[in-house]
Amino acid sequence: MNPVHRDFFDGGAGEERTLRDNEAAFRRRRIIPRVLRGTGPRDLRTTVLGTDLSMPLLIAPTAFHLLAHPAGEAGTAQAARSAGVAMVVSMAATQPIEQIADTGAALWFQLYPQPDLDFQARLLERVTKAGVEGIVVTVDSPVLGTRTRDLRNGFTDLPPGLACRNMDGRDIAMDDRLGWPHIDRLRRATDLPLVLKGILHPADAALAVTHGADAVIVSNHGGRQLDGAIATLDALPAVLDAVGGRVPVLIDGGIRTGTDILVALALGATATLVGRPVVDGLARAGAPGVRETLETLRAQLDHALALAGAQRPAELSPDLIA
Ligand SMILES: Cc1cc2nc3c(=O)[nH]c(=O)nc-3n(C[C@H](O)[C@H](O)[C@H](O)COP(=O)(O)O)c2cc1C
Ligand SMILES: O=C(O)C(=O)c1ccccc1
Repeated sequence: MNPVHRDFFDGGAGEERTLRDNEAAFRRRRIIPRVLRGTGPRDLRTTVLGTDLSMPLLIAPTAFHLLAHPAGEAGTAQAARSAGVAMVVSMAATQPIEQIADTGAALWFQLYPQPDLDFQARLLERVTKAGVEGIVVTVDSPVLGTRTRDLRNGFTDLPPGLACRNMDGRDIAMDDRLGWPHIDRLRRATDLPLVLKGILHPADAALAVTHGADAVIVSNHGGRQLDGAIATLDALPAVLDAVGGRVPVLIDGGIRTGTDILVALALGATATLVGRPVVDGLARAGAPGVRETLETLRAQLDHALALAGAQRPAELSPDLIA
């Protein structure tokens, strides 16, 4: 890959403290396994908001897949489909949602809340018609993070021929005036499950539930927004407390192995999302590369469940984690 584009995918905000801390938080945890549980073959299947998953993992929304590989978002979706997981399609996708949906993958669509409500309504209608099963609203981006590597590299624009194909020629707006009334309008505007992505503070998790969110994603945008923000795994317990089981709590950031997934689930997450490892698989080998990433994570999770004495994700509990 062009090293400038590699930096775009790999990089984070500021000094990349949060980027590093997401992974470090998982590496700090240890598993206290149970023995003699007679699990037999494991069953990894999970259902989240009506979407059936072959394992508790979704593909996190990431921008610009055509920069990584000519297969683009449709290649990622093809791998999601064959692995039986869902893909959250970024609003900054470089292929039309209809082309991505043609793969037959289970899709959710990620939306940066747009101040142009007419455009937002048309986009919602378009992605709903294409068959997406959920709307993921990213709430951690009132302004774009300071991407140190992109600034150093002068990466500001997509190369000629590439564009955000679901934006009708518009730029994605980030709007620092948006607040909960915008979420209330979105809630009224769609019958699809509404998920808020980018929740870290327990008070915001509670507000998300009272404003009608069907799930929240504990996320710091992979360390690309507020550098110095808490690692997602460290934020998870307080968010779970605040939500009190009313809606599923998902998590992303720094998940790199099947044991990372096990740790997140044991601490109470319903499912996990994975960003950079999927982009890396796409860049390496297109759809088969993404498939390899997903199947490696599946095999690792299955193995870790066996060794920790759990037949299924729902059997995991916080007492297994130190
Ligand atoms: C290259 C890149 C692009 C991203 N683009 C988006 C995006 O368009 N919308 C969004 O909500 N999150 C975006 N994210 C954040 C991811 O959805 C996710 O929160 C994060 O990557 C998870 O961390 P991980 O990469 O450590 O797995 C992006 C992340 C990366 C690395
Ligand atoms: O969300 C991001 O991290 C990101 O890189 C991005 C890319 C294009 C438009 C908006 C955000």
